[in-house]
Amino acid sequence: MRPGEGKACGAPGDEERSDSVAVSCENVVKHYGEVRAVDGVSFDVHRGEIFGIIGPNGAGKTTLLECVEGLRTHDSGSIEVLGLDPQRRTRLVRERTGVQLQTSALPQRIKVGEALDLFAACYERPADWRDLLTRLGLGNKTGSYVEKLSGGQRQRVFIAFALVNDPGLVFLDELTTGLDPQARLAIWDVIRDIRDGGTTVVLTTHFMEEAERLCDRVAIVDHGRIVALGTVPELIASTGAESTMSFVVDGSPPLDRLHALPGVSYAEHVEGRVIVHGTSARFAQDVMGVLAGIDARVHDLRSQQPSLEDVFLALTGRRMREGAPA
Ligand SMILES: Nc1ncnc2c1ncn2[C@@H]1O[C@H](COP(=O)(O)OP(=O)(O)OP(=O)(O)O)[C@@H](O)[C@H]1O
Repeated sequence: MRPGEGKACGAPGDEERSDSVAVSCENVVKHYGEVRAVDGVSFDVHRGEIFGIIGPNGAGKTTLLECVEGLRTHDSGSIEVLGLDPQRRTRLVRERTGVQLQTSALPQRIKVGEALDLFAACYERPADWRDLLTRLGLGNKTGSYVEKLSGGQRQRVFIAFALVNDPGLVFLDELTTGLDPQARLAIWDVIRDIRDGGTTVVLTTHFMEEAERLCDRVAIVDHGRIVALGTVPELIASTGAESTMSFVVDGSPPLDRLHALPGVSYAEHVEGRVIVHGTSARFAQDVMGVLAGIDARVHDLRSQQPSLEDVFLALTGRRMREGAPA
């Protein structure tokens, strides 16, 4: 909950844009003393998408998100959230958006239902939180103490808090950090459901796989700046990074036919494996087409696609994860 926040209501003169933009940032700057945490950032989030903000530790993701949420005051530039200025219309923005902070805590001895009652009371038009809990797979946890829940269940409770005002836009900061892979997969399904229900999602994450599998578009942030923005396939294609397919063939490797494919840069036969490198969108399909047309048996087929990690490396010369070799 946001302490001290009263109920908000629409005021005459609210100039909501009914267009397709949920968040608009123009040249946003935020300093902490000498540290330029957000350094002239511009981007739009489209309504109905899952928009990911990714980058290494200290890149400025949380600061940017908190400025957009209206929790921090930016030094310069402009921000619009659902057509509203989050600094001037803070209460209205909070009424219409949901926020899950990177670190959240609740009193130890509070039950899930009690906490949701408390959160719901802060809003003019709260959602039916029992229905919300059922949608999040927590329908039978109303009477459970929050401290007794698993990490994944607790994260879903925090998502419920962020959705209890039935927002058009929800902000999720490092939602799946600390969760095991299975719990993370379950949360991804929840986030897709939220998007499919019409709510725009803006999230930050350290996990490249999370951004790749979940986000409709991604902004890569480094040293307070957006260094790339687009869909994951667009970002990967922009680096020209190659995909690789390799396999073992019992018989003569079809190197000439593979070389003749338009998207193949080269194919080689190394220590019993055929390795094919290429960039086209149809690369895998085309290679499979050649393999389907030969008589020899093909086995141990492997495919390696470039990732967002490769995009970051190509753009900055560094790995996104600290300490990882470049
Ligand atoms: N309250 C603060 N006071 C002073 N400096 C801060 C404060 N919060 C963040 N910073 C600094 O601002 C920069 C951006 O930090 P921020 O937390 O926004 O990055 P981040 O990308 O969210 O990092 P992480 O992924 O580790 O959460 C860092 O250099 C950080 O040390």
